[in-house]
Amino acid sequence: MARAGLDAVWISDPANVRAVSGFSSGKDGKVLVTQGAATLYTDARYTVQAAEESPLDAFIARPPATLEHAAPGLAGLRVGFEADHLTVAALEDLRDHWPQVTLVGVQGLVQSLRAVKTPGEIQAVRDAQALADRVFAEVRPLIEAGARELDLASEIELRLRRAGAQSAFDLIVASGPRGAMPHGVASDRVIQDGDLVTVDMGAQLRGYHSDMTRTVAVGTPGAEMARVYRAVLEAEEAAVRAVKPGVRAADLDRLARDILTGHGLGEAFAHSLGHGVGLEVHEAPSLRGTSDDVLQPGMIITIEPGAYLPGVGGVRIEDLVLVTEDGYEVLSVSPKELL
Ligand SMILES: CSCC[C@H](N)C(=O)N1CCC[C@H]1C(=O)N[C@@H](C)C(=O)O
Repeated sequence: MARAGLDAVWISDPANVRAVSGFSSGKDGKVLVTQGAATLYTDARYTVQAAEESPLDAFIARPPATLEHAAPGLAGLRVGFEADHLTVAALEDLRDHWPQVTLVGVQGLVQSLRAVKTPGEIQAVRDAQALADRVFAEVRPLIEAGARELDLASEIELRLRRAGAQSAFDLIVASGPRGAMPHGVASDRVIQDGDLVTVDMGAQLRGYHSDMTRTVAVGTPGAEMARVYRAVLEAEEAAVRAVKPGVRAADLDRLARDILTGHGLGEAFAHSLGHGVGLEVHEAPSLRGTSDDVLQPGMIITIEPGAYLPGVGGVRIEDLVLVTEDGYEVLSVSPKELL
């Protein structure tokens, strides 16, 4: 707050609310952080839950009573709001109820603190990934000719649910030509002999996420897609090996991109190399070419190069990686195919 020239911050992004308060129903909560104090605002549906989960003082009310409660202590102060989350209508409410406050839009203030995980957070992501690995191993034999993408996705979801978790995002199961869609969520396509099948899955456990992609072959894929697979694997493994504190995220993206470019696949790599994972599937740091982020111990990131050939197919291989004091630890252990 001091660096941003603020006296207080109104936190409304659900993941940030959870991060600073421990309250797990972040979308129905807000946190006001002032110099030396923090208050959780939520409504009477959560009186018990807030007391159980959060060490912060809670004020139980619905807006506008929440804003009226905060107003007297904020008069004359510079108060940050989360510009990348607050709606225009919610900002108007703040203006109406806090006329003596200077409201300052801030971006990434809490997110940047979340990029480096605590030991407890690392354990939570580790547990989520271990579960995802176990479920992938159980479902791997079902990826065969004649299976529908949707059936594989529901098997994965069911097994995650039974284990007390849930899917971290809409499952991506993209087979054959659908593999050319980086976000090809499972469809009713029936997998064919010779297909490559991209499965991008994660578990959400105790609020924390995992994220991993494997591309598997059903039968024998064509020579071109096998070549693409080997190129993506080379880029992925090289980028993982380069992970250590002090490395610029943009340089990692460049390293993987250069390898794929060397295989004539630079244009086919249609997204960034990776991202941080924690309370959200996509969070800081960003491993894209324009990123200013620098890796630090305790960050959990994905390394996920891909190559997508419209009308033909695609490959993505993704590992979940913890940045350690002297390098990295790969948290995802599911085997990668060798084609
Ligand atoms: C809808 S969550 C998708 C999870 C997935 N592992 C993932 O992060 N993907 C899939 C392909 C690209 C990548 C992604 O969405 N990257 C974002 C950060 C980007 O803008 O590049």
